[in-house]
Amino acid sequence: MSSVDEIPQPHPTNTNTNPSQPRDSHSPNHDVSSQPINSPTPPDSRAPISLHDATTLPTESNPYITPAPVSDPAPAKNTLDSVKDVLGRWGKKAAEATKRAEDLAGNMWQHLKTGPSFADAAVGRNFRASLDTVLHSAYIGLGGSRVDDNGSISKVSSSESCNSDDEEDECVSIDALATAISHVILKPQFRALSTKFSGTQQAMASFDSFSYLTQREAVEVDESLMGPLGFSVDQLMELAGLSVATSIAEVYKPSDYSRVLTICGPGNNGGDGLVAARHLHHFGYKPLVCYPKRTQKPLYAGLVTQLEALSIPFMSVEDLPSDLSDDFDVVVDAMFGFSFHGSPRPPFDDLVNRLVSLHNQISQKRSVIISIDIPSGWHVEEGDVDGTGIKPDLLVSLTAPKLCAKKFIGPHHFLGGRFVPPAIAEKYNLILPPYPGTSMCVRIGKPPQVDISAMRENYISPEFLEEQAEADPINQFHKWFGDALAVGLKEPNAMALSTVGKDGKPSSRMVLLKGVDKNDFVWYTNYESQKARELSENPHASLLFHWDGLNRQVRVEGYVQKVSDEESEQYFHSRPRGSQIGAIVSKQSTVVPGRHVLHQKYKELEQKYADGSLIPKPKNWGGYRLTPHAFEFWQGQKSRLHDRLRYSPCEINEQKVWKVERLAP
Ligand SMILES: NC(=O)C1=CN([C@@H]2O[C@H](COP(=O)(O)OP(=O)(O)OC[C@H]3O[C@@H](n4cnc5c(N)ncnc54)[C@H](OP(=O)(O)O)[C@@H]3O)[C@@H](O)[C@H]2O)[C@@H](O)CC1
Ligand SMILES: [K+]
Repeated sequence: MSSVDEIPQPHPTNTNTNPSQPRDSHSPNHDVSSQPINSPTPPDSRAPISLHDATTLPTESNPYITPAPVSDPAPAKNTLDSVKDVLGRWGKKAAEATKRAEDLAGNMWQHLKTGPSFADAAVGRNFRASLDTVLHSAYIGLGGSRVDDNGSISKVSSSESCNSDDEEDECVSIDALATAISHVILKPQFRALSTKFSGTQQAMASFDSFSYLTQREAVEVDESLMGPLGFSVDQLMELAGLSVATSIAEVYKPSDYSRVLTICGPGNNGGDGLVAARHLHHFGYKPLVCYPKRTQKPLYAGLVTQLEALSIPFMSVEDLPSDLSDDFDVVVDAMFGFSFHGSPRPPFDDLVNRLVSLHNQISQKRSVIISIDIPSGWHVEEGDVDGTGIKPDLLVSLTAPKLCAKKFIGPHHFLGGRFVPPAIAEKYNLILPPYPGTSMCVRIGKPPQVDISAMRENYISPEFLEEQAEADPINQFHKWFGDALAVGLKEPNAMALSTVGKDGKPSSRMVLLKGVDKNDFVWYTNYESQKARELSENPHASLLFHWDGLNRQVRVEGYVQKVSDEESEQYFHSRPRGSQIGAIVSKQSTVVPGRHVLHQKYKELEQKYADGSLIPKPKNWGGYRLTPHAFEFWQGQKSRLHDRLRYSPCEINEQKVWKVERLAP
């Protein structure tokens, strides 16, 4: 990504710059530019497309969130004192370093308060790197010392300190110092922050840990929510059950895990299970409910009626199969939540044992276990004390994780209950991760370990046959581009541009297609960038569009030329002023000493052109057009038998036509 145009930015998919033209996602002319397109394809000739993958939820895996086992944070004052003490003792250099750390923290803080939430996570990471750098110098200044999480600092031996051969040890110490100082500098402000600055918390999660509630706190939070904060139990249960269902759907797709047994207990945890079963039904699962100790309260009776109205079967404990894995892909443990105490009484003792025994099955595919809020039978604070309890594959903590969740070592830990108001977060010093987008759940903990070699999709797509292919590949491109728009794919005009300079070494980057003009593919960039240099040395390039949601990709290969200066001029001035200034600021592909340099220049130019005057297009900025000489349309199919139709030019009766050939996948 090297120019402003090349950075995928959130913007409407409709890039039509003609305001008089209505937005119509089904129109083939509603495409990559306002420029005329040859032979638009009538909408009704469009091949049917599979919509099944087009609305996949954003991934919740969050590399910034690390559920490091939490030691109870040291009181900030003690930590501060220890750090100050040591820094005082070891002199000016360290003090300077700390000042820089504070400045950094201040900048970071400012940014976090104002920045967009998702970018903040990355900023948090950079911040951590910068802080580490500062602390590294502090460390050197200190002559080597260790600071543990509680802020106590000890000197390391001279052989250990500042020894470049001893990177690991050094890193540990720097890391500890960073943690201690970040506790001191950032935590108070962070704590005061309400949950609405969710990006802040996401960034902080990288060097702090989540809050865990004791049993008493969990009950208190419950009482506050349903007392002064005005929630009803029905509401919270509905949101909790929905969070559980969405968490399950994030990990276990109904195509592979449709048969769900929900075992519900006598309290609200059981109620969450009843709600989750209903939502799972609507998500395409086939739930069955075991609810042995029903309560007659209207809330629960209503939930049962709702399930019965959906023909969701109920089964007694006695009728459950002896081996749950025979009949169920998923077992939802909704027996007990945070009010559990003692040992499970019948019939739940038997049910808990059945779930425990699932883990002893090694020979066949066993049911996966999803526990709501607390793995039933676990001590709410101590966890699975003797190690003989349920070992859920997925734990969905509600509101905030309870202390026992620290002992959870399964692959998937989610948080649900997107309803915590700031008053609760502040009162209980809750540090919670942000929920992405509109999601009801968020993964907490490390993303699951995956075997990359085992990652594959079995694509299901409609057939793409030669007789369906347009004679002109440009029309075929527009047809598929229209499909990508129709299903709402984000930035279908993003394409990988590959170039090769005279050294013969290829390079690729994503750029945004800005139009298909007279059959040429047009984009804009900086004429002094790496790609521009390579294109000046070798004008052959390849474009690759990847429309994941449709299991499709399109390769376009051809010869590249610059567009006319007038065209570049016209397009340049159609861009947002910020992008225009950005193009002047960025001497693309050259080394810059830091982001601040770009910001500084940007600010200066912003002021210069604050009066709205014309921002001149830089001479080194303009467009390219690729005239295609080959296309390949690829569509994923079952068992790797993908469709590949290649278009190559040939002459028939002195007329240039495109030959369509199927390639082996
Ligand atoms: N923000 C929130 O707070 C939200 C909370 N929500 C949900 O509520 C859950 C807490 O619900 P809860 O308080 O109703 O208690 P829960 O744990 O379901 O079970 C209590 C029942 O179990 C029984 N029982 C206890 N021990 C037992 C034993 N050893 N063996 C057998 N039975 C035993 C006990 O009977 P008792 O012992 O009192 O006679 C009582 O009938 C919470 O974890 C979350 O899932 C969400 O819905 C919304 C947001
Ligand atoms: K449970």
